[in-house]
Amino acid sequence: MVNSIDMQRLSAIILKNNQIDPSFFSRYDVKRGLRNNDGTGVLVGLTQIGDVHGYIVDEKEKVPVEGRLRYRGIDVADLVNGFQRERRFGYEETVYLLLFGQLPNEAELEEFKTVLGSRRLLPDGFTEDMILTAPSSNIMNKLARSVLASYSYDDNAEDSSIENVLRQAVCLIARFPVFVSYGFQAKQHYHANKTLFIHSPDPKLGTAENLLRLIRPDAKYTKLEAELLDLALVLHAEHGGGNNSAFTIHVVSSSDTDTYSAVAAAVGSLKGAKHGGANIKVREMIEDFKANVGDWKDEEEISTYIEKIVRKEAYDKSGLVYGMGHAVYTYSDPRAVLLKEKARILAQEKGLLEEFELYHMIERLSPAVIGRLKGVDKVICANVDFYSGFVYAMLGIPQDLYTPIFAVARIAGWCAHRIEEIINGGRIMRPAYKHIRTVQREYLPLHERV
Ligand SMILES: CC(=O)SCCNC(=O)CCNC(=O)[C@H](O)C(C)(C)COP(=O)(O)OP(=O)(O)OC[C@H]1O[C@@H](n2cnc3c(N)ncnc32)[C@H](O)[C@@H]1OP(=O)(O)O
Ligand SMILES: O=C([O-])CC(=O)C(=O)O
Repeated sequence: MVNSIDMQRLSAIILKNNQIDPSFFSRYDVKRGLRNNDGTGVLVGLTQIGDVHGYIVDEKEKVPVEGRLRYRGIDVADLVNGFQRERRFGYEETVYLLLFGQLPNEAELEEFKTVLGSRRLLPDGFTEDMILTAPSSNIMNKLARSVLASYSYDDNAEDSSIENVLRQAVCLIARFPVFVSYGFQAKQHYHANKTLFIHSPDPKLGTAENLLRLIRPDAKYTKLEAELLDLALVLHAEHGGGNNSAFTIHVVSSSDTDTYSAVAAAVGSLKGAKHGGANIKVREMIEDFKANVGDWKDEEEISTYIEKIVRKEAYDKSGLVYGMGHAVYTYSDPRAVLLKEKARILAQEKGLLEEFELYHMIERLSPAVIGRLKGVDKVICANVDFYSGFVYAMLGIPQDLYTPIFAVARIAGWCAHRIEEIINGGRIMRPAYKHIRTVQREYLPLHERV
């Protein structure tokens, strides 16, 4: 074991021995972040699941357009309008569409909901042995552990046949809200001294209603709350093969590993602050604005504070305005547009319009500040993480659960991508890293080293 003083010295050695001259990346034409020079993604796969459209390429020029998202060919806005018009929840139908590639008819949907309902209950002893022991301060880490632990409770864990992977997928999709809620309750109890509530999932209820039921001490919620959460789940369910967590699923699945290992890796990816973890960061950032900006209506004061964030002088000093920017979308992220509208309506009802206007102002002013200070001419818009936390906060959902809720939704897309990789991949993903050390060294016997 190294003590803390050794750690400092050893860290300095690590930093010295791991520097790569930044100019080498362009010299060797490295596609950093798997991105082409114009910011578009390097083409590494084909998919039929999610279609993320944020620009067109005209005469080799990237041209910004309004964002559009399709699940299996269906525009997400049409999907949402469809089930909301029929006054139904939509998440289970969305899962069916993503997994099977077609919309279910009435009987198929009922059957699928029944199957999901019947799989939600955790195996005997799982809650006590795998969730309540070693509670985690971060629910995403607890979720990844629950996913990995599920391997031990599966008699056929290693079988990668489509039938078996589908069985595992349905089980994970059904259990994610339970893993997340119980992980949250464990944290509340063991880290915050709150009373422990372990409600059982109700097999007759869908994902959104069960989630609300399991996280609330009294297990109560309103229809409107469940509808809004259901909408958020539908909007977060899938985002193409290139997003960091879906790509993780593809990479890890390509080595022919088991479902639990692949899904746990995706959970770890989604947790990151530049991916799904941004929804918590946005909420914290807005609190930071509220604490440091005197007049929420003063454009100049807000712009100056955004500048401080981008200059790494304020908030978490990462230089990022969380919830802004996207690898694909340019003028708009269609999910952010829908969530913003819901946020506005809720804020009006709850007397929080002033806070909504603060969000709106940051959304409006950030792109110019980022463009000016970072010297980028990319069109930047609010992404799905910008307004989602505000919506959850107005539904009384604790901040700890924002990214886990994203995972409860995105498990559907991950499973669809794992299945797609198994059917069509067939080759282990193995890109190249050029070795750039030119000087060879002799191995020195231990006693000759200084
Ligand atoms: C569900 C999701 O994953 S949605 C994304 C959630 N993440 C966030 O909201 C975090 C904030 N946003 C970001 O970090 C980025 O916009 C990402 C990660 C979403 C996309 O990243 P990229 O596609 O690599 O961004 P892009 O290449 O266009 O960035 C160009 C420059 O603008 C900067 N930039 C992009 N977005 C932001 C931002 N929100 N705040 C500050 N600077 C930004 C980049 O840091 C980069 O500058 P650099 O070259 O000096 O490092
Ligand atoms: O597509 C991406 O890069 C990020 C993502 O998952 C999303 O926006 O939902």
